[in-house]
Amino acid sequence: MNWLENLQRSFFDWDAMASVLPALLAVGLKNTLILAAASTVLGILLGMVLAVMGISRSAWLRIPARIYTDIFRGLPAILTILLIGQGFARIGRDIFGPSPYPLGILALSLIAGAYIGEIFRSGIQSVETGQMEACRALSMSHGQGMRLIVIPQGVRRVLPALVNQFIGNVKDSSLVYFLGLLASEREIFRIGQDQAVVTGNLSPLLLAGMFYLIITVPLTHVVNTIDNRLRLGKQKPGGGVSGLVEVGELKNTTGEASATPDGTAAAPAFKAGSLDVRDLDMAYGDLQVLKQIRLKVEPGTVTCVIGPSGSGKSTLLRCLNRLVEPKAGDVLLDGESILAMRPETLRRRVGMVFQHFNLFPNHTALENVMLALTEIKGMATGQARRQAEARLAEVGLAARKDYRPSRLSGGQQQRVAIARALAMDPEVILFDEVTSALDPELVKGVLNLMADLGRRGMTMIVVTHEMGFARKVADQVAFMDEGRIVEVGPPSEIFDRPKSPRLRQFLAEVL
Ligand SMILES: Nc1ncnc2c1ncn2[C@@H]1O[C@H](COP(=O)(O)OP(=O)(O)OP(=O)(O)O)[C@@H](O)[C@H]1O
Repeated sequence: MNWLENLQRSFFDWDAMASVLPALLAVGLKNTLILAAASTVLGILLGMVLAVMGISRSAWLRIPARIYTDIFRGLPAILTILLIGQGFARIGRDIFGPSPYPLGILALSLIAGAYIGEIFRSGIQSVETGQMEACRALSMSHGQGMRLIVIPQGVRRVLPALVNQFIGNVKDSSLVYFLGLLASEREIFRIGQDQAVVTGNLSPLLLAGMFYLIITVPLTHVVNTIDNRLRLGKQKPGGGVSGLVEVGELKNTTGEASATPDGTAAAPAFKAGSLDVRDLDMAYGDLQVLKQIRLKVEPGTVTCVIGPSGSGKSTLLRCLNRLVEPKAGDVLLDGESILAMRPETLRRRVGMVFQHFNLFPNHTALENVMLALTEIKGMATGQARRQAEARLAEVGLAARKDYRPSRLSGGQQQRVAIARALAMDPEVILFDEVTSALDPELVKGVLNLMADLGRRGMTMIVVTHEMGFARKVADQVAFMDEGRIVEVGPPSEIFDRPKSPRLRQFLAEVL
């Protein structure tokens, strides 16, 4: 039993623990938290700068960020702390006084910055490209899209990694004791170790270890909870995404004119612009994707663009709001060349709805619709809210306004995306295969809503594989093949009397 007593004396000497407890609480805990928190905050600031430099298009910013990160991530923490704490001791004394404590914080921050920079960079780069595309389609500049949507999303995604970094800093703070701290500056480890020497056993160190665990273990659980809340947003009791709810809500979208939430006013009329596409060419590198496209779209009409995969339908739409730049030709919006406008101005007038919705996941349905109103149109929050609520009511989603996209069905998400585009009061809306990503039972609801918009006089260009919709709703149908518009005309001609063999073959395949 001798070894058992030995172990007990080494690790569980209660008197030794009791004697070190006050110092651990009053001095060690405070200093460890100061060291870890200060180095995390400074590391976050430095990491933000490094991340922005790291994703910059300029090599002059990217390369220094890379070199910094490689050095400070590659060196052992203790080496950096000693090099900075002792190497700069003289300068440190001049600036901070005799204590090496501030230099310890600086060294920890420089190390943390290198890791946090990489965490932010990968977080920002993990945000889907569709998010920035949606920002641009809502007329935001690149900077606004980064600031309002991409960076916050990236940062939220890396929250657990940042907490891990804080936990790392809590542990690494023990290394600054190598700089010879004053008694009042000792952190948890140093106090435990000093007392272990005095008592001749490891119990004070074991207690110090428990202090570290008390700080670090709950943090991981807290961050998981926060992360779940942020991801799911506010949840109303019984708020499912069932097909029944979907069908019930659709009643609101089938009427000729919808009402605002209080049911007092009819939905506003659309501005209904015209488009005139003139000899448009577009190429991705050497790949000529659009060839001499000509198309006239009258105000308040629905144009459906059909054609085989890869024929250039999406690219044509993206040229119309300059998400991609045409190589030659022009497009007139109400007689004005879109190439002569600022892209942001054009995109206020020409809205777009995407196949994959591209809703902003960490905003509610209402916020998704409001965002561009407040940020781009500069509308006061109250007015933007009322307008956004009216638009959500128009698409049958008034009751879902506080839901985040993850709590909505695909069909509901797509209707929020349509409300978001409508809220900008566009003259034209481009729909890019907006039902292709939906479950079959949800397609009808979205198509009904689009048909409703068409009836109410919105100018719409709809890339679609839904031939029934094109036949029923379109004023004209354009058939594209290999980058050209092969045939254009009213649905009855295109579907019942196709002229070109290529269109006949296409229809035989899809109908
Ligand atoms: N970003 C890009 N870079 C290079 N090539 C591209 C890019 N986007 C599209 N393409 C190419 O341009 C051509 C037209 O693509 P586009 O997406 O416009 O066709 P689509 O008719 O909309 O096809 P689908 O019905 O499959 O969506 C295709 O050959 C495609 O591979």
